[in-house]
Amino acid sequence: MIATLLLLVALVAAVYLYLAKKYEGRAIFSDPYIPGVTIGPTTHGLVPKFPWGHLRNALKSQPTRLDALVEFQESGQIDEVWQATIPGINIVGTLNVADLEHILKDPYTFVKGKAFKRNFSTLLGDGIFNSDGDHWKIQRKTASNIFNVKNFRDIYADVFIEESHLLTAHLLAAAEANAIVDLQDLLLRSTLDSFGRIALSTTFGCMDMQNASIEKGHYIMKNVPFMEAFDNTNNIIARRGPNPFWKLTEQLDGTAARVQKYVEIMDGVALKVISEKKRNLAQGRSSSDGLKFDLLDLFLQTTNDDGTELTFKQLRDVVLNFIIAGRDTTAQTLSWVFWRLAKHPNVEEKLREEIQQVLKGGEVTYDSFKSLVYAQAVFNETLRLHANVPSNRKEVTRDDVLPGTKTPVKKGTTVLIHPFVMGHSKKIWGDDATEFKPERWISADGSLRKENQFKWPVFNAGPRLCLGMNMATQEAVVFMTEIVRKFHLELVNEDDPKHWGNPETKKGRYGLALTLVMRGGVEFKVHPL
Ligand code: HEM
Repeated sequence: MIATLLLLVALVAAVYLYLAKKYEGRAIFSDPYIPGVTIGPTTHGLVPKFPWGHLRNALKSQPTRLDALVEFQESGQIDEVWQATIPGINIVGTLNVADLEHILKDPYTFVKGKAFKRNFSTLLGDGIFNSDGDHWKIQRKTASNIFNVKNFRDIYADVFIEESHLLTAHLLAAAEANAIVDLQDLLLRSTLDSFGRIALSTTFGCMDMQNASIEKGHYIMKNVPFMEAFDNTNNIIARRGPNPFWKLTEQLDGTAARVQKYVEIMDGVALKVISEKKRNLAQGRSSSDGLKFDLLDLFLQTTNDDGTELTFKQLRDVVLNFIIAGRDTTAQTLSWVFWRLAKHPNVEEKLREEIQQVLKGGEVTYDSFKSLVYAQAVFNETLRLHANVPSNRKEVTRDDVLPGTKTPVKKGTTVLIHPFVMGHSKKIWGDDATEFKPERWISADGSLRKENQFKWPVFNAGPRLCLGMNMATQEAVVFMTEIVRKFHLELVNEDDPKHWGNPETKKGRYGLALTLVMRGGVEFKVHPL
């Protein structure tokens, strides 16, 4: 037994030495630390010398990770650029605008990479969020065809208005029952239904009025198994980032079996949507809501390089990637908007005045949307402080230098970018960086100020800029308008520990997910106006 163990150790050491020689200079085999670049985030300023590097810190700080990074930056514990290691991964994090521009403009040197793909493949498969190179390019090109002015003007605006009316009907029902409502839950359902109609010509029926009931003073919606499976998987995946041993730990604690069950539920729904679409097409029926081609139609017409049709797995990946893009981001950002409005009554009042002045009781149209400047400013400012993709990682494919901070990065290094931390940076946004001030988005002539995308990378930037940026803004403004003109929402139960990563320090209002979900939702009492 001992002899076998020794033999195994010797074998592993020999393979390590062979690989270290062969791939000398690769980030994983060279001294992980770059001279002159701050090491952090650390506990008590100690440089982690153990083989597990920052692993313990990274795992421990997960529930309040973003607040911690903001504080580290404020207190000078980390600089604009900093480095860290966890076993097998050398990390360089940068908050520098010029570095970010360099990284995001070159999606061939700074790719999603193998680790990202491995961690996220359960949910994203080979979809657009999880792809590099030609595979990414073809998906982007195909999908971009639905984001055109005609669709925005003729179809999307109406879908968003109808869905926002359904949402406000639920709010009214909650108000009449004097019940507390979790707005984030309603919004996640609503954006799923809207996106289903727009992109897949299907309805998930999440917002049907008969799904609602009152339980112990709360307005509760019936569980939708797809949503539950999707959200739980998302939460599990988000924990994988700093844990290189997640495959093993998920097997040991039973998570892997749960994930398997969730994947079956999601695949079942994707199969239903895809089969329904194929049946409709075979019978010559076009997409609903007057769309010539929805997203799924476009991918059904696309072929692989060898001329074969996309497989079920490929189409399933399209469906799930776009649901995460189209549902979570917008619903969660809108939840943060209403959390902010409840804390800043003067902003809420100003917004209500603009809505009244511009729309005079009418609906938001494609054209009037542009005149709702303050509403867009509120949305942008919310994203600045609550970047919905708070952090992102890239793998470096060749030795390079980040030009803003002159930091050398070796092939194989993981580069981290942090739109959330950048949004809180005084160096980037001035002394009032942490204050919620939509006015900073309004120019002297009253128009909406355009911001440098690399300074405000909440929609990413460069060739992989978010495809749904305009759609999200339009949808959000419609929902904000409908809710704000009809209701005042009073924030309640904020002291409940379920809302905080650390209830004692009131840090970590966000949960663990790929996007900035509000931990435990966001609860309101609804007051009709
Ligand atoms: C507040 C709302 C939204 C925010 C903050 C947001 C943000 C982002 C960010 C940061 C990325 C880059 C992600 C990465 O590379 O890992 C991204 C990519 C993307 N977004 Fe959005 N997004 C929003 C809404 C939407 C909507 C409504 C859609 C509609 C389908 C959408 C579609 C996409 C797509 C397709 C990509 C991939 C682009 C590519 O890799 O080429 N997004 N988004």
